[in-house]
Amino acid sequence: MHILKRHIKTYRLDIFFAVISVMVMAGATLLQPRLLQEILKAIMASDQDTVNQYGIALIAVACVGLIGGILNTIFAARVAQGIAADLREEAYQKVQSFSLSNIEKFSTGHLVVRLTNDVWQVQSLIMMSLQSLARIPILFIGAFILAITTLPKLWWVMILMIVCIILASQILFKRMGKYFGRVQKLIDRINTIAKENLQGIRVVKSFNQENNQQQKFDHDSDNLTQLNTTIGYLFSAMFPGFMLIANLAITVAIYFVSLGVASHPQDLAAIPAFVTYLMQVLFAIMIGGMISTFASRGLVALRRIGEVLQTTPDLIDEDVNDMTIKGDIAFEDVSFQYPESNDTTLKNISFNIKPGEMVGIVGATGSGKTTLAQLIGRLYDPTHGNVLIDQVNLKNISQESLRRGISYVLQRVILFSGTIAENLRQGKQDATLTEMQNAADIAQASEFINRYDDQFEHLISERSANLSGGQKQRLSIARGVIGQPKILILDDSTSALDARSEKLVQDALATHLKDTTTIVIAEKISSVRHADRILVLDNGRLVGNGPHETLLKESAVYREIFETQRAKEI
Ligand SMILES: Nc1ncnc2c1ncn2[C@@H]1O[C@H](COP(=O)(O)OP(=O)(O)OP(=O)(O)O)[C@@H](O)[C@H]1O
Repeated sequence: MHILKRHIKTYRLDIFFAVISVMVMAGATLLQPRLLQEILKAIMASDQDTVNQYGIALIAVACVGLIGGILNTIFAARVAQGIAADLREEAYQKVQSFSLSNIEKFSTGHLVVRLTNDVWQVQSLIMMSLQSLARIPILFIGAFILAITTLPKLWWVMILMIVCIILASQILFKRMGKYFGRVQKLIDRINTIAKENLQGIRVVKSFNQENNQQQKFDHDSDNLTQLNTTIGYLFSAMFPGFMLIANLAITVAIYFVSLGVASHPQDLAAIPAFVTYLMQVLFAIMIGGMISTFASRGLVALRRIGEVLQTTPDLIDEDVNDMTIKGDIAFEDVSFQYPESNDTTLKNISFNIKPGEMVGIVGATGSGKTTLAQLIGRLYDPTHGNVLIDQVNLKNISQESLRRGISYVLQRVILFSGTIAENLRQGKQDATLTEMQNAADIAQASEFINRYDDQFEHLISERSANLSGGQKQRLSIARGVIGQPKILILDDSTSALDARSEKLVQDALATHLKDTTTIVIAEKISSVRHADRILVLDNGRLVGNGPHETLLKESAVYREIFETQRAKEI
């Protein structure tokens, strides 16, 4: 709850007006039956002047109530939407500062739910609270007291009705709370299935998985329908049930009034007011029960957003320097273990790379190549040992300097929906057309970009579905080189390119980025055999470090990989 404190302060004036206006509205609601009672009394006494006076007062009070209601909705919506927007932006900003391990702890899917659905739940909770929290107790206590003062003899009818309704609503709302929890889980599951299926539609179709996936979806969807139907039944039974209790109470009240009507004829005029107060008490209990059911969901959502906001980013800039990176890289006895893993992924790795060198990294799948590259970009900090750039520990270099000097072309290409130019400018914000053309030339992307009428303004669709694997990789490389980084990491970035294009990219890199330290992670030795040096990883250990010919002679692991790949080619 304390994450709301600061926001409550910001919107305190709006909250104040929302509460005041709802109190005015509740007051008007309570006053109306009393005025009606006075009108009926005056009618019975044939006092037309009093009827007119109270009639005007009744209309005035109803208008005040209406204005109170409108103002309350306006102020409540301002507060709820304002706080929701602030929370969303604050949480998004926090997520931006997260390291990869922070994000992995939450999982991307769950973070998205927290930024969207959970924020919406909190918004509803705030709206509901401002509309009802002050109104319910005023209405309940006020209507109760006024009902008893209207017909004091029948206080016990009121008490009996309240006890019955509270007992019934306790049972009902508790049950509904459980059902709502299950509905939420099912909705989450259905969303996940739908999302995975749509994103992986090619896999689903190519493996003929439509029926299986449909069955999974139908199963959860049927369960959801069943639950919603049960909730519907409960709701449909709830209102008539409560009305039955209220009507029984009204019948009993009328019966007892009729018994004494000869001696107290004015009690007849009190009946409509008593009945209205009785219904207001019923309304207050029902709304109170509903709010508590929904509030528990909103509070869970608030706690989940709080977890995001209170997480301290793993990688923080403390005692750091801004520097212009030259491209010297050193690993000093580096070991690394992923936060959620029991295995040590990198073990006691040490090496040096000089500025401008081109170094390949090879090793079996899962040997730690990507992990090693990620430590260079400080996506993670080593668990042991140091990573240095230009002889400075990475921890003492500002992340801004690192991002400026290092470009990392990921193994799994991620492009954003938008134009080709917009995607390239992620590598250099103010890139000119000439710079884009040069980058596209290096990445061998010009040929297909030039085929589009709108060239760099051509739109890339969601999940870059309108591009081939090779085209995506080429654009990703172009984005990586456009800022002329001092360190360029290519993580299996040419796997979808044919051998000729791969060679052309490598030649272009050697010509245009000759001062850049280039690290090429590759499955195939042929992709790195011309590198100045090759690092060989085996199960997280560095087992070879040298040029191709030397490694062939000195590294058994390298030789084995080379022989296996050559055998496959033959
Ligand atoms: N985020 C993670 N959390 C836990 N373990 C991970 C994570 N990422 C990778 N690993 C594990 O670390 C090991 C090394 O993975 P890495 O991706 O560095 O290997 P790689 O040599 O690049 O493999 P490939 O050639 O298949 O891309 C693997 O066993 C992998 O399962």
